[in-house]
Amino acid sequence: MSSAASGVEAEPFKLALCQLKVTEDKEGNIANAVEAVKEAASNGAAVVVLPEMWNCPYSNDSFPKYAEVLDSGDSPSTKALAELAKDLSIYIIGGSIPERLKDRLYNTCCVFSPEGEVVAKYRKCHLFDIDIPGKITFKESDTLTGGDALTVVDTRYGKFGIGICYDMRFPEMAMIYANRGVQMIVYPGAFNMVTGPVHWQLLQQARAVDNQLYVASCSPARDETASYTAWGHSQVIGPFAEVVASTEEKPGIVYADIDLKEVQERRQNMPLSKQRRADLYDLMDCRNSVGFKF
Ligand SMILES: O=C([O-])CC(=O)C(=O)O
Repeated sequence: MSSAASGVEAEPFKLALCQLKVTEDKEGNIANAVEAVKEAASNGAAVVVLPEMWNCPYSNDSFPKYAEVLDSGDSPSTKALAELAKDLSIYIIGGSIPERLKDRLYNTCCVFSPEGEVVAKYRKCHLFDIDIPGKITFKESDTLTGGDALTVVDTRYGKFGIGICYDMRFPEMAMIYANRGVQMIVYPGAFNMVTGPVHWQLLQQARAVDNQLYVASCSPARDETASYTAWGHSQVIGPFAEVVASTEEKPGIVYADIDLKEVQERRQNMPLSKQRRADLYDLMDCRNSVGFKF
Protein backbone atom coordinates (compact mmCIF):
# COMPACT_ATOMS: atom_id res chain seq x y z
CA MET A 1 0.00 0.00 0.00
CA SER A 2 1.30 3.46 -0.82
CA SER A 3 2.23 5.74 2.05
CA ALA A 4 -0.64 8.07 1.13
CA ALA A 5 -3.10 5.18 1.07
CA SER A 6 -1.98 3.97 4.49
CA GLY A 7 -2.59 7.42 5.97
CA VAL A 8 1.13 8.17 6.47
CA GLU A 9 1.99 11.65 5.24
CA ALA A 10 2.97 11.69 1.59
CA GLU A 11 6.34 13.18 0.66
CA PRO A 12 6.68 16.38 -1.38
CA PHE A 13 7.48 15.90 -5.04
CA LYS A 14 8.34 17.74 -8.22
CA LEU A 15 5.57 17.85 -10.80
CA ALA A 16 6.24 18.50 -14.49
CA LEU A 17 3.73 19.44 -17.20
CA CYS A 18 5.01 18.84 -20.72
CA GLN A 19 3.38 21.34 -23.07
CA LEU A 20 4.15 19.45 -26.27
CA LYS A 21 4.09 20.52 -29.88
CA VAL A 22 1.65 18.10 -31.54
CA THR A 23 1.84 17.39 -35.28
CA GLU A 24 0.26 15.00 -37.79
CA ASP A 25 3.22 12.65 -37.42
CA LYS A 26 2.25 10.15 -34.75
CA GLU A 27 5.68 8.55 -34.45
CA GLY A 28 7.19 12.01 -34.19
CA ASN A 29 4.68 12.92 -31.46
CA ILE A 30 5.61 9.82 -29.50
CA ALA A 31 9.34 10.47 -29.89
CA ASN A 32 8.83 14.08 -28.84
CA ALA A 33 6.85 13.05 -25.76
CA VAL A 34 9.52 10.54 -24.79
CA GLU A 35 12.23 13.22 -25.00
CA ALA A 36 10.19 15.69 -22.94
CA VAL A 37 9.46 13.12 -20.22
CA LYS A 38 13.14 12.18 -20.06
CA GLU A 39 14.10 15.82 -19.72
CA ALA A 40 11.51 16.35 -16.97
CA ALA A 41 12.76 13.32 -15.06
CA SER A 42 16.38 14.41 -15.44
CA ASN A 43 15.34 17.67 -13.78
CA GLY A 44 13.94 15.77 -10.81
CA ALA A 45 10.26 15.40 -11.71
CA ALA A 46 8.63 12.40 -10.01
CA VAL A 47 5.22 12.93 -11.61
CA VAL A 48 5.06 13.97 -15.26
CA VAL A 49 1.89 15.00 -17.09
CA LEU A 50 1.22 15.07 -20.84
CA PRO A 51 -1.44 17.07 -22.72
CA GLU A 52 -4.87 16.08 -24.00
CA MET A 53 -4.59 14.30 -27.38
CA TRP A 54 -0.80 14.47 -27.45
CA ASN A 55 -0.34 11.83 -30.17
CA CYS A 56 -2.76 13.27 -32.71
CA PRO A 57 -4.20 16.52 -34.05
CA TYR A 58 -7.29 17.59 -32.12
CA SER A 59 -9.96 16.95 -34.74
CA ASN A 60 -12.83 14.58 -35.36
CA ASP A 61 -11.15 13.53 -38.59
CA SER A 62 -8.01 12.49 -36.76
CA PHE A 63 -9.47 10.69 -33.73
CA PRO A 64 -10.48 7.50 -35.61
CA LYS A 65 -7.22 7.44 -37.61
CA TYR A 66 -4.93 7.80 -34.60
CA ALA A 67 -6.96 5.68 -32.16
CA GLU A 68 -5.28 2.75 -30.42
CA VAL A 69 -6.66 -0.37 -28.77
CA LEU A 70 -5.19 0.03 -25.32
CA ASP A 71 -5.40 -3.45 -23.89
CA SER A 72 -4.15 -5.24 -26.98
CA GLY A 73 -0.44 -4.88 -26.27
CA ASP A 74 -0.45 -3.11 -29.60
CA SER A 75 -0.65 0.51 -28.53
CA PRO A 76 2.59 2.29 -29.45
CA SER A 77 1.70 5.34 -27.38
CA THR A 78 0.98 3.55 -24.13
CA LYS A 79 3.79 1.06 -24.68
CA ALA A 80 6.27 3.94 -24.93
CA LEU A 81 4.94 5.57 -21.76
CA ALA A 82 4.88 2.33 -19.77
CA GLU A 83 8.52 1.62 -20.62
CA LEU A 84 9.50 5.17 -19.84
CA ALA A 85 7.75 5.22 -16.45
CA LYS A 86 9.55 2.02 -15.51
CA ASP A 87 12.98 3.05 -16.81
CA LEU A 88 12.81 6.43 -15.10
CA SER A 89 10.93 5.14 -12.06
CA ILE A 90 8.34 7.94 -12.19
CA TYR A 91 4.58 8.32 -12.43
CA ILE A 92 3.32 9.44 -15.82
CA ILE A 93 -0.16 10.89 -16.14
CA GLY A 94 -0.32 10.19 -19.84
CA GLY A 95 -2.44 13.09 -21.08
CA SER A 96 -4.94 11.53 -23.42
CA ILE A 97 -5.10 9.71 -26.73
CA PRO A 98 -8.02 8.44 -28.78
CA GLU A 99 -8.86 4.95 -27.56
CA ARG A 100 -10.67 2.37 -29.67
CA LEU A 101 -12.78 -0.06 -27.68
CA LYS A 102 -14.90 -2.35 -29.85
CA ASP A 103 -16.93 -0.02 -32.06
CA ARG A 104 -16.46 3.06 -29.89
CA LEU A 105 -13.85 5.75 -29.47
CA TYR A 106 -12.97 7.48 -26.20
CA ASN A 107 -10.72 10.34 -25.15
CA THR A 108 -8.65 8.38 -22.63
CA CYS A 109 -5.96 9.10 -20.07
CA CYS A 110 -3.75 6.28 -18.78
CA VAL A 111 -1.74 6.68 -15.60
CA PHE A 112 1.51 4.71 -15.30
CA SER A 113 3.23 3.75 -12.05
CA PRO A 114 7.02 3.81 -11.53
CA GLU A 115 6.81 0.04 -12.13
CA GLY A 116 5.46 0.68 -15.61
CA GLU A 117 1.95 -0.57 -14.85
CA VAL A 118 -1.22 1.17 -16.02
CA VAL A 119 -2.69 1.96 -12.60
CA ALA A 120 -5.66 3.96 -13.87
CA LYS A 121 -7.53 4.64 -17.03
CA TYR A 122 -9.91 7.59 -17.28
CA ARG A 123 -12.27 8.23 -20.20
CA LYS A 124 -13.38 11.86 -20.63
CA CYS A 125 -16.88 11.98 -19.20
CA HIS A 126 -18.13 15.37 -20.37
CA LEU A 127 -17.71 15.64 -24.11
CA PHE A 128 -16.80 18.98 -25.68
CA ASP A 129 -19.89 19.84 -27.67
CA ILE A 130 -20.17 23.58 -28.04
CA ASP A 131 -21.45 26.05 -30.59
CA ILE A 132 -20.51 29.70 -30.32
CA PRO A 133 -21.54 30.86 -33.80
CA GLY A 134 -18.78 32.56 -35.75
CA LYS A 135 -16.26 31.75 -33.02
CA ILE A 136 -15.99 28.06 -32.28
CA THR A 137 -18.07 25.01 -32.97
CA PHE A 138 -16.85 21.58 -32.00
CA LYS A 139 -18.72 18.37 -31.38
CA GLU A 140 -16.63 15.61 -29.85
CA SER A 141 -19.73 13.45 -29.73
CA ASP A 142 -19.58 13.19 -33.55
CA THR A 143 -16.82 10.62 -33.03
CA LEU A 144 -16.32 10.03 -29.31
CA THR A 145 -18.33 8.40 -26.54
CA GLY A 146 -18.26 9.78 -23.01
CA GLY A 147 -16.78 7.68 -20.22
CA ASP A 148 -18.89 6.68 -17.28
CA ALA A 149 -16.56 6.56 -14.31
CA LEU A 150 -14.56 8.99 -12.23
CA THR A 151 -10.97 8.05 -11.49
CA VAL A 152 -8.93 8.51 -8.33
CA VAL A 153 -5.31 7.35 -8.39
CA ASP A 154 -3.70 6.49 -5.09
CA THR A 155 0.02 7.14 -5.41
CA ARG A 156 2.99 7.25 -3.06
CA TYR A 157 2.77 11.06 -3.30
CA GLY A 158 -0.94 11.46 -2.61
CA LYS A 159 -4.35 11.02 -4.19
CA PHE A 160 -4.87 12.42 -7.65
CA GLY A 161 -8.20 12.79 -9.44
CA ILE A 162 -8.24 12.78 -13.23
CA GLY A 163 -10.40 14.90 -15.52
CA ILE A 164 -9.94 15.91 -19.14
CA CYS A 165 -10.41 19.46 -20.40
CA TYR A 166 -14.16 20.19 -20.65
CA ASP A 167 -14.57 18.16 -17.43
CA MET A 168 -13.16 21.13 -15.53
CA ARG A 169 -16.41 23.00 -16.25
CA PHE A 170 -18.30 20.62 -13.97
CA PRO A 171 -17.73 21.53 -10.32
CA GLU A 172 -19.70 18.51 -9.15
CA MET A 173 -16.97 16.20 -10.39
CA ALA A 174 -14.21 18.11 -8.63
CA MET A 175 -16.25 18.22 -5.43
CA ILE A 176 -16.79 14.48 -5.48
CA TYR A 177 -13.05 14.02 -5.97
CA ALA A 178 -12.35 16.23 -2.96
CA ASN A 179 -14.81 14.20 -0.91
CA ARG A 180 -12.98 11.05 -1.95
CA GLY A 181 -9.74 12.43 -0.53
CA VAL A 182 -8.18 13.81 -3.70
CA GLN A 183 -5.46 16.40 -3.06
CA MET A 184 -4.66 17.28 -6.67
CA ILE A 185 -6.87 17.16 -9.76
CA VAL A 186 -4.99 16.77 -13.01
CA TYR A 187 -6.68 17.96 -16.18
CA PRO A 188 -4.91 17.31 -19.47
CA GLY A 189 -6.73 19.85 -21.63
CA ALA A 190 -6.78 21.78 -24.86
CA PHE A 191 -8.87 24.91 -24.52
CA ASN A 192 -9.09 27.13 -27.59
CA MET A 193 -8.52 30.75 -28.54
CA VAL A 194 -12.10 31.76 -27.70
CA THR A 195 -12.69 30.13 -24.33
CA GLY A 196 -9.04 29.82 -23.27
CA PRO A 197 -8.28 33.48 -22.54
CA VAL A 198 -11.45 33.89 -20.48
CA HIS A 199 -12.12 30.58 -18.80
CA TRP A 200 -9.00 28.37 -18.62
CA GLN A 201 -7.37 29.88 -15.55
CA LEU A 202 -10.63 31.02 -13.99
CA LEU A 203 -12.09 27.50 -13.99
CA GLN A 204 -8.95 25.99 -12.51
CA GLN A 205 -8.77 28.59 -9.77
CA ALA A 206 -12.46 28.01 -9.08
CA ARG A 207 -12.02 24.25 -8.78
CA ALA A 208 -8.96 24.78 -6.55
CA VAL A 209 -10.53 27.33 -4.22
CA ASP A 210 -13.87 25.50 -3.95
CA ASN A 211 -12.23 22.26 -3.00
CA GLN A 212 -9.00 23.45 -1.38
CA LEU A 213 -6.77 21.29 -3.51
CA TYR A 214 -4.13 21.58 -6.22
CA VAL A 215 -5.21 21.73 -9.84
CA ALA A 216 -2.72 20.96 -12.61
CA SER A 217 -3.54 21.33 -16.29
CA CYS A 218 -1.43 20.35 -19.27
CA SER A 219 -2.18 21.66 -22.77
CA PRO A 220 -0.59 21.06 -26.14
CA ALA A 221 1.48 24.04 -27.34
CA ARG A 222 -0.26 26.48 -29.67
CA ASP A 223 -0.13 25.78 -33.38
CA GLU A 224 -1.71 28.58 -35.43
CA THR A 225 -1.74 26.35 -38.52
CA ALA A 226 -3.82 23.57 -36.94
CA SER A 227 -7.58 23.30 -37.50
CA TYR A 228 -8.00 23.61 -33.71
CA THR A 229 -5.65 26.10 -32.12
CA ALA A 230 -4.94 25.29 -28.48
CA TRP A 231 -4.63 28.07 -25.93
CA GLY A 232 -1.63 26.52 -24.18
CA HIS A 233 -0.91 28.02 -20.72
CA SER A 234 -0.30 24.76 -18.85
CA GLN A 235 -0.29 25.60 -15.17
CA VAL A 236 -0.46 24.57 -11.56
CA ILE A 237 -2.89 26.24 -9.16
CA GLY A 238 -2.48 25.84 -5.39
CA PRO A 239 -5.19 25.14 -2.79
CA PHE A 240 -5.54 28.86 -2.00
CA ALA A 241 -6.18 29.47 -5.73
CA GLU A 242 -2.68 30.88 -6.20
CA VAL A 243 -0.85 30.36 -9.49
CA VAL A 244 2.09 28.17 -8.49
CA ALA A 245 3.61 27.80 -11.96
CA SER A 246 2.53 28.56 -15.50
CA THR A 247 3.67 29.13 -19.03
CA GLU A 248 2.37 30.80 -22.19
CA GLU A 249 1.72 29.20 -25.58
CA LYS A 250 5.08 27.78 -26.70
CA PRO A 251 6.34 24.22 -26.20
CA GLY A 252 8.04 23.78 -22.85
CA ILE A 253 7.96 22.11 -19.47
CA VAL A 254 6.37 23.67 -16.41
CA TYR A 255 7.77 22.54 -13.04
CA ALA A 256 6.26 22.88 -9.60
CA ASP A 257 7.32 21.66 -6.17
CA ILE A 258 4.21 20.22 -4.61
CA ASP A 259 3.73 19.70 -0.90
CA LEU A 260 0.30 18.29 -0.24
CA LYS A 261 0.54 19.40 3.40
CA GLU A 262 -0.59 22.75 1.95
CA VAL A 263 -3.95 21.16 1.20
CA GLN A 264 -4.34 19.99 4.77
CA GLU A 265 -3.34 23.41 6.10
CA ARG A 266 -5.78 25.32 3.89
CA ARG A 267 -8.56 22.93 4.84
CA GLN A 268 -7.76 23.39 8.54
CA ASN A 269 -7.67 27.18 8.18
CA MET A 270 -11.08 27.20 6.49
CA PRO A 271 -12.96 23.97 7.22
CA LEU A 272 -15.38 24.33 4.32
CA SER A 273 -16.22 20.65 4.10
CA LYS A 274 -17.46 20.68 7.70
CA GLN A 275 -19.32 23.95 7.24
CA ARG A 276 -21.21 22.79 4.18
CA ARG A 277 -25.01 22.94 4.51
CA ALA A 278 -25.65 19.68 2.72
CA ASP A 279 -29.17 19.78 4.14
CA LEU A 280 -29.89 22.72 1.84
CA TYR A 281 -28.33 21.54 -1.37
CA ASP A 282 -28.16 18.08 -2.70
CA LEU A 283 -26.61 16.93 -5.95
CA MET A 284 -29.72 14.82 -6.37
CA ASP A 285 -31.45 18.10 -7.25
CA CYS A 286 -29.42 18.17 -10.47
CA ARG A 287 -29.73 14.50 -11.23
CA ASN A 288 -32.86 14.60 -13.35
CA SER A 289 -32.13 18.03 -14.70
CA VAL A 290 -33.13 18.46 -18.31
CA GLY A 291 -31.03 21.60 -18.53
CA PHE A 292 -31.52 25.24 -17.76
CA LYS A 293 -34.83 26.77 -18.77
CA PHE A 294 -33.77 29.29 -21.38
O1 LIG B 1 -11.60 21.25 -25.52
C1 LIG B 1 -12.37 21.08 -24.53
O2 LIG B 1 -12.75 19.97 -24.13
C2 LIG B 1 -12.82 22.24 -23.74
C3 LIG B 1 -12.76 23.62 -24.19
O3 LIG B 1 -12.02 24.06 -25.05
C4 LIG B 1 -13.68 24.49 -23.48
O4 LIG B 1 -14.37 24.03 -22.58
O5 LIG B 1 -13.74 25.68 -23.81
